[in-house]
Amino acid sequence: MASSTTSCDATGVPFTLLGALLTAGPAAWPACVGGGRAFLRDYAQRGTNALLWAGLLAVTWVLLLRVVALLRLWALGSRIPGPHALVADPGLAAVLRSGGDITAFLSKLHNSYGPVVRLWAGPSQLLVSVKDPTLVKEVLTKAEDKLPLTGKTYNLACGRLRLFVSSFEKVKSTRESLKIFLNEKLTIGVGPSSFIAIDAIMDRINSIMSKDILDSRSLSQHMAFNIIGATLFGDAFFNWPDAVTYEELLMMVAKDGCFWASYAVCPFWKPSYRSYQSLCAKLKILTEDIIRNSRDQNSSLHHFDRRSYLKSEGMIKDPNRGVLGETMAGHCLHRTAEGPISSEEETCGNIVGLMLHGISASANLIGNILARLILFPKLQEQLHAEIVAVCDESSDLVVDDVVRMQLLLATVCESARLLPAGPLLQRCSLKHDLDLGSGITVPAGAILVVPLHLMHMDASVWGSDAGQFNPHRFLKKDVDLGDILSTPSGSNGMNLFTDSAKTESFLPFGSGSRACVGQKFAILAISLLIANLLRNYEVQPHPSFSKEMEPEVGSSHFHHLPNPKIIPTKRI
Ligand code: HEM
Repeated sequence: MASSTTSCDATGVPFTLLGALLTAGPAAWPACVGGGRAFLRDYAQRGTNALLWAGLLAVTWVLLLRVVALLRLWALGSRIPGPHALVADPGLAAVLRSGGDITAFLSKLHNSYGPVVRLWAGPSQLLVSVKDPTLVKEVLTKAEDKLPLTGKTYNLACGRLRLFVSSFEKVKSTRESLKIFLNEKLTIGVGPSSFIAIDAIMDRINSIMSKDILDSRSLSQHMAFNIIGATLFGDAFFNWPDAVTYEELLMMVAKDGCFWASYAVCPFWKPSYRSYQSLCAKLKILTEDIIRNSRDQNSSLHHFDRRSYLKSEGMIKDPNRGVLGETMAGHCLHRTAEGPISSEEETCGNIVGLMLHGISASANLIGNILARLILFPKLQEQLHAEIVAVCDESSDLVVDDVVRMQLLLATVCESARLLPAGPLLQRCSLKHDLDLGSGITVPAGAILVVPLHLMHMDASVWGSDAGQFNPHRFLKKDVDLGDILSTPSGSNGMNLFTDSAKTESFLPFGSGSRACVGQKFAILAISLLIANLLRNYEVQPHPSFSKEMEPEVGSSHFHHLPNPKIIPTKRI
């Protein structure tokens, strides 16, 4: 402990602040030349030195930790089979740069190195591709985080949000709220299930079906936009004058950001980055506007913000409770500021994220289904017959009807199997190493990918016709399509098959802890919409249509079918 004698230097100024305080100040230091001023100068000097040393030690410590982590990454990574690469794999870099076919690239590597392959995406970026169904299940269950880059890209377009971000801890409660919200939208589990907005959506679609020729991509995008918009914003969405501009903006942002497929955003110094940012800013303004409109009409968003959160936390038990109850409960909770109720900014970010992801993924699936319908006119007729058989002529279609339309559900599932929304599922374990059952340890921070196309086309699982479109494979005895509806809201995957290899290899919506929250909703709402469409229209190909329609790989590693022109004919 410093005392007034031991804590003085040659000039008699106490060395430490404690020393100074323990004495009665300058008056008590007869030997101290200059008194308080000299003390303060000396004290500041010593304090600065101490701070600099502490800073240096902290930086060295952080750098040391990084070096140790890097050495660990290299040591553990090099034990996983894969091609030799000094700094980064040139093959992978070329595919990423050119937006080439990453599935074909990974397929070659899996053929050479087995079901788990390691690649160096950069000196500190290890990419591990896993293809074996059992290992994939393990990866998707154990690796709960998404890549930090994914979160950053969503942040850029959406601002602050609590969905799609890297850390599982941060998204957990919002995922649960969203599941409940989406189930309520289809009123699943409450009397006869129905998608309340379907009539209004059909009115909008009818208006574009009256054209002579339609572009299949814009039709599917429009259908997806209306499903997700009606779901999130309720009635306000249909009276909103800016809906057309909003749809255009969303599609531009989704395209520029290369969402879902490559998560690549161009560097900030490029003009295209600035135009991307200005599009995002306009998108935000419009989103805030529709959120305000929706709240004013006391519709959907209010429920997503408050009621679903409360239910997910077990605070509202009765799904039929009135609006007043919800509002009061929400109000009380808001006042006590408990729980992660979204801020305005976060709500807006979540909504933009959901619109971007929900529309791109749903439009992709609807587009694939439409393309199959015009490729296989016989299937279209069978589907129409099924729709007519299930519901009587006068009544509206409800979700319960769709569940009885097994061929329709099988067509939706088979379309999703052949062309999933993106080429890869991406995961990461930020904090812990992953020990896979096969004795392989994937170090924390490595990028884990599951090549969806390879899994969905694996002949050893799906048979020799794995590459063919055959909805009947979903109508066999070992498949229970009813599981789509019965999947409990907390569940993270669908168990359609009794054969576990097929269950683990059918991943259009992912699986495990970060599986798509909208999977049940998307399948049922899209099926309902297609059923309504086929009930009223026959869709035929334009004469320019070629039957040799092979999937193409887009600029962002997307596999999609070419965009056929459609001629809709109203059924009598
Ligand atoms: C056909 C339509 C859709 C497809 C094919 C699809 C596919 C996917 C896939 C593959 C994932 C990643 C899963 C994983 O990593 O395991 C995902 C995540 C997600 N999806 Fe979808 N999705 C669709 C529609 C929707 C809709 C309509 C919503 C909600 C309105 C939605 C909400 C989400 C959310 C919130 C996540 C992120 C979950 C998380 O990060 O924890 N999706 N989706």
